[in-house]
Amino acid sequence: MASFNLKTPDYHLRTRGIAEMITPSRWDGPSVAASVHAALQARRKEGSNRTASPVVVGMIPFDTNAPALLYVPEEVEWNAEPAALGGVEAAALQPVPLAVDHADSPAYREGVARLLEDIEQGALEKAVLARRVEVRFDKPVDTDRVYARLCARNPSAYVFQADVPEDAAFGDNAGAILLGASPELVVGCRRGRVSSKPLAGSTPRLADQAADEAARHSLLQSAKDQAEHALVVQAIGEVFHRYARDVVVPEQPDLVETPVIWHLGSHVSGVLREGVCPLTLAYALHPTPAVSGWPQRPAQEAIARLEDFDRGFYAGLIGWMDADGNADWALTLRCGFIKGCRATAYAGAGIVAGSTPEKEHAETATKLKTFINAL
Ligand SMILES: C=C(O[C@@H]1C=C(C(=O)O)C=C[C@H]1O)C(=O)O
Repeated sequence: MASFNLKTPDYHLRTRGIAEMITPSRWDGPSVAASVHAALQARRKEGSNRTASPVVVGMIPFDTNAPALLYVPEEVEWNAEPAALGGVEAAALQPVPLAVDHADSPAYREGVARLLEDIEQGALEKAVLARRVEVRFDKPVDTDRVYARLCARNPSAYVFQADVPEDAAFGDNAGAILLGASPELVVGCRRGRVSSKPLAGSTPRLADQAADEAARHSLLQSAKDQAEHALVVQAIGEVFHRYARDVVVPEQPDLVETPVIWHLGSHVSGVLREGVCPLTLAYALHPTPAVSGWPQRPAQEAIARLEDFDRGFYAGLIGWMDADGNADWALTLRCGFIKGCRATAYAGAGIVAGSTPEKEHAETATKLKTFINAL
């Protein structure tokens, strides 16, 4: 039975089973929003004696033209105060890693160098280049335990565990379980109030407290990171203005911390215009330049040219929407797919003028830790 779990600082959503798949005639924002809306309204009519609003959960891939996995689940459980998940640190019978492939990636450094040439020549301003690392174990990975560890270690994140059905439409992700702890919300909506918290511009955290403080300070002062961040916020602000009113775009970013990395983050907010569905806004924003680049088209072409894999649901969206138009859609970052004895982790970094292959490789290694250390 397909399961979907999402734990945030405010709630824990767990669903089981698939009552109805969302199958729009086209994979674009308006068609998806219309199909989701129709399914939710039909469920609402059917279940008028229930108090909770019907919900659609799922994942939208990096490439929005590819099929999303969206469905009305059979069973839904909301917990306002997420209970602690047991058995996190028990060591017995843990699978043992046999091999780690591509932990160091000369091809990634090479890709960054090529992108820097394109940027220098003015072909684009930014592209987010990702890489993947594979870990093979001697026995199947206990994914519930990985989820419990991700939850315990990332209390401020959007932590997820979701089954991808065995269906050719989902490519390499078919039959896998997606797990991760994302720091980044693309669309949150409560009673029409929408917000987004894009992150861009990052530096690894350091074990020594004074050094970590210095790293945090220099991220705030870094012209390169501020420019990379500003470009993302500007693009998101423009989309917000099209779909929302009373839009607030901060002039300066805040610092966002995860256990392994510092990010620059900005809280963009507004009120959805009459009749606009949060999923329409999500499709209009996604993929933001935080995971693709800028301008959008040359950035996506560079990603397709330089990455030797299909992102699938990595750098996509994961979340839910209910019949009242409330929703949360977070980026599927700091994540990986588990299939039996094999785990594949993904991480990317924004390449802009001033980036270096060595530093960006190190940044992806830091980001990979969130998932890999939970295995
Ligand atoms: C692409 C990833 O992260 C994105 C890239 C960031 C950056 O380059 O500074 C920061 C946060 C994310 O928007 C990832 O974690 O895989």
